Amino acid sequence: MGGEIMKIIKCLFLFLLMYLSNFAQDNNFLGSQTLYVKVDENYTKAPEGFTPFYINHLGRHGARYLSSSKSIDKILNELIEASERKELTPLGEELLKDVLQLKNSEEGKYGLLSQIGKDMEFGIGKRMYKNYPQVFKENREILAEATYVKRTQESMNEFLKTFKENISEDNVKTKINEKVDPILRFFDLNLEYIEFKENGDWKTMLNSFQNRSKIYLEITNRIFKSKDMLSAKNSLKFTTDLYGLYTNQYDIGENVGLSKYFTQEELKYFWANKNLSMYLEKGPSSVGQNLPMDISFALLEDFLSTSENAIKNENIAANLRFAHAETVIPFASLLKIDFASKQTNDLNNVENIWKDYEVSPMGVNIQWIFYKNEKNDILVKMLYNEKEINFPIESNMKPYYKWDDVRKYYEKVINDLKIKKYDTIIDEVKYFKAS
Ligand SMILES: O=P(O)(O)O[C@H]1[C@H](OP(=O)(O)O)[C@@H](OP(=O)(O)O)[C@H](O)[C@@H](O)[C@H]1OP(=O)(O)O
Repeated sequence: MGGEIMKIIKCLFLFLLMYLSNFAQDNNFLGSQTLYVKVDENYTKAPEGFTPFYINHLGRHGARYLSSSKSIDKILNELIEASERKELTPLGEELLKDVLQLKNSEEGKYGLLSQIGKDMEFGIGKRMYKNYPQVFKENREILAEATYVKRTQESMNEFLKTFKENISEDNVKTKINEKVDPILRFFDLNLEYIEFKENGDWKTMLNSFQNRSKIYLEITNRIFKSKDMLSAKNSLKFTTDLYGLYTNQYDIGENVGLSKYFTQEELKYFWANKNLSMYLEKGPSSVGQNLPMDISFALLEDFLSTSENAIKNENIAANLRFAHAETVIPFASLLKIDFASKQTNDLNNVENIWKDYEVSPMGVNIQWIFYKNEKNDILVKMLYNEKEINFPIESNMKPYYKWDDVRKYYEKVINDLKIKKYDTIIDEVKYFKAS
């Protein structure tokens, strides 16, 4: 008899476990809020006789707090109003408490790096210094720049700490760019893109994709007593914003337990929406819609000119740039990096060819490492999040490429854009129209 009861208890326990596991495990489907994964890379040995001498880099800032209080305040207003009207279920009342706890952690730090983000940036910089001592020897110059947004300046400072401890500070030159920044913030300078971001057809495509399911209503039905508390449109907005709060917990190291309000299936729905939104608005976008990536042309020109300058001027060790997801995502697409540049009109296929957590986690970075031999032959390899990747051209010594081949490929990419010339690079970016 006792054995029978034990068997029933075991079955019930397993059933409960299976039911609960349907609810999200922590830190799944975090999209562009995904934390940077520390790299233990066995790098491919450089061809005989070649040593590293220069690094050209672009990085997104490290993990941050919410970029603004907009979404958390909107959620709190809905929940407080419903609570006052006794319209919240017990789960809804619990959610109100959890969101208030999260707001308490976020308050006063919107848009800034978290300690996790600072440690992230410090680690990337430390590994760069450790992996390439030949580059950073003697008193060679490091030229670093950040955007006018504080979190990129914080990232630059954390990244450079190791360098400042080991080489003369006089050789670490930093600058903070103006708000008008054609190289690192082209997305809020180009007039055609500003219009596209606000009113582009990508919004209609995103809306149709979001309407593939009404799964978000299941969440609001668990939180609000009456089904007409929020309209369907507001339910989607409310739950999408709640998903944003869920993802940010891990960037600030403050897990207030928001995963319990989502099932795995619901999380996947919101992640796929945000992934498509980033793809269409900031990434490779739909077939023939090249504007989001093309407006990063000045950054590519800067990569080419600073590389050429460092080859001629032997005193430059590195050019380092600290910016945003909206800087890295289009640039990776313009570089025709395999997993970051494929275009498709099949909205359901986007998540198979482009993943925001691969292309742009917090701290994402692109590094061109330059090597030369005694005959001054120049090779270059590309690292993406410190992992070796291929350039979109052929080489018989991958992941090493002849610099001349890489330079010529990207010079053609720029020429094919048929950029209208103006007196300044600011106007070239501002008035650029995709062909
Ligand atoms: O809606 P959020 O706050 O997530 O969007 C942010 C951008 O974050 P992302 O969604 O790209 O992860 C933020 O980019 P970041 O690299 O600086 O974190 C951007 O600066 C901020 O303006 C928001 O972008 P949006 O497109 O203007 O909503």
